[in-house]
Amino acid sequence: MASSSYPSTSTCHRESRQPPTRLGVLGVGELAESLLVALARGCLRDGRSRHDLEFHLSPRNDVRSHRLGWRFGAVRHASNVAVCEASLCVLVGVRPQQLEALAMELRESRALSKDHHLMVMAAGVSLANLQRWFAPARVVRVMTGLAVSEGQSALTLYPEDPLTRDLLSPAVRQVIAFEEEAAFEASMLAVCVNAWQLAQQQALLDWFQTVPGITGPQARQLLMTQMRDALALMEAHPDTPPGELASRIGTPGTWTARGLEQLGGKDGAHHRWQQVLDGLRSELN
Ligand SMILES: O=C(O)[C@@H]1CCC=N1
Repeated sequence: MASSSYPSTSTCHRESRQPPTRLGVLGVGELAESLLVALARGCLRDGRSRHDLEFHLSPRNDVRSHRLGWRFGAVRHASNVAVCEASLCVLVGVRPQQLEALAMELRESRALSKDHHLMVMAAGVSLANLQRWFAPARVVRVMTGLAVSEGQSALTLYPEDPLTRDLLSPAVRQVIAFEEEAAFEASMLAVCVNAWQLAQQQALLDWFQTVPGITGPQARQLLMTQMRDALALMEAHPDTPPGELASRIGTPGTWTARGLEQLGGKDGAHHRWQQVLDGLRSELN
């Protein structure tokens, strides 16, 4: 659905522009909590008071919702229906497998109106299904990374939607909207890559710690330096492919080049990562 078909006079839109902005959350998982933390911080940074933003949370995940209550005055509701009664803009963070059951629960209670605006944070569930399940509410799909709570990460969005941008952009470094759902779906694998890279750092850390004389904290510092350096080089040379930067360091005959040779190629680790991405992407679409 094109964003231009969203009437700008919807109650939800007006609400997002008049304090306090009420944001409901159904399913307060790790990622949803991180986004809320970033949003609260972003709003303060934009000069708004913490009372300009109200979070209305679904009942489960008590540790998280208590923490959000304590930190930001988030309201904890007794039911999902109560969250939808309290807020027209709702972030949906439940697991993809639970979405249909949640929609049924809300439909049976007639909790959703056409003024509700749902931002669903889930991989592998199409917009067409979401719109059908959660009708008559409007639905968009969003995703972000865990580092959003550290002032990093992008918000990815499908389809483009001014209200979602308006509401969530204070939380993130940038908003990236996709015109094609398959592209949005594939972009979520970049968020997965983030976790895989952390797991890879763990494997490297485990190895460096086996070297006599290198302490755990030293190994961690060494690896963090390398990750920062890689990022700095990519940022400083935006038009240079990262593979070329790698070859510039790993000139023939260097130890770096020998490692590049082993990790590249058909049986190397890089190809394996591409195979994993291929496999997951074909399951997502
Ligand atoms: O791993 C997942 O299922 C979700 C999608 C992108 C990040 N987390």
